Amino acid sequence: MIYNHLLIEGAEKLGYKLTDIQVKQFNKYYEMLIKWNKKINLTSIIDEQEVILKHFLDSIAIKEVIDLNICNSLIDLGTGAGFPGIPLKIVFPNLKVTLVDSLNKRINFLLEVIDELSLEDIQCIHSRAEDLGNTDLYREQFDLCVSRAVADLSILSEYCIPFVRHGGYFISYKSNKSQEEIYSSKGAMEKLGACLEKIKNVEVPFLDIERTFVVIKKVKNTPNKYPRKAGKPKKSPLR
Ligand SMILES: C[S@@+](CC[C@H](N)C(=O)[O-])C[C@H]1O[C@@H](n2cnc3c(N)ncnc32)[C@H](O)[C@@H]1O
Repeated sequence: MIYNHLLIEGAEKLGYKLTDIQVKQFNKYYEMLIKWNKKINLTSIIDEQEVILKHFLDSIAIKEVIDLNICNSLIDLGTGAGFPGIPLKIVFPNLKVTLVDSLNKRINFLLEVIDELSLEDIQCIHSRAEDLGNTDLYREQFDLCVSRAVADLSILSEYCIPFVRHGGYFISYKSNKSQEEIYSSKGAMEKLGACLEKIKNVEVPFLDIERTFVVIKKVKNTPNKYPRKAGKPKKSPLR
């Protein structure tokens, strides 16, 4: 990429020292994103500088709110073209990552990215959150669930909180315009066995808009009736 210096300096500002291998992985990922985006709809952001700032650096800015070195397993719900899950896997290679999306075309893209970037200990699942969250294999299994640009927080809480183990976290990537949405979803979080721990605004390097991270802690197991069947959380969000 022509703007590799933005990636390297931006990552440094966030506290990462990228290795040559990691820079190469980001380059390959960008190349594939552009190539596949001509065939399937992955992202509206294709300009190289913008991809670096709005996809890559934004994804890894979560370092400011949680220490991912002490986190073993992560699930990215509604990952789309792999954000934030793939950039996080690149910068934390030891993390066990699960990417979930309900669109199979995007899953096929991600499988090829994983192969081309030689990423290990990462899996992709084609499923809706509401279905996967009710399976013993995935329910209450993860240290951390992350999600960006998928749904309103009360709906998203029902998608994401069931995956988190007792004591783990769900961290939602929101914007600084989300205050009302965050506070009106506190009831949903409580019903699902979680509580709002903190809201933190983080400066994404070279961008003038801040990312707002909503940190939600799982304090007890989610009642068996959640998540409700596919489509229901969106149709009638918990309050
Ligand atoms: C706007 S895209 C965001 C993708 C990515 N997280 C990002 O920030 O670029 C939302 C993605 O969530 C997926 N999605 C929406 N509802 C879902 C659900 N109930 N279960 C799983 N995936 C879902 C969609 O298929 C889509 O790929």
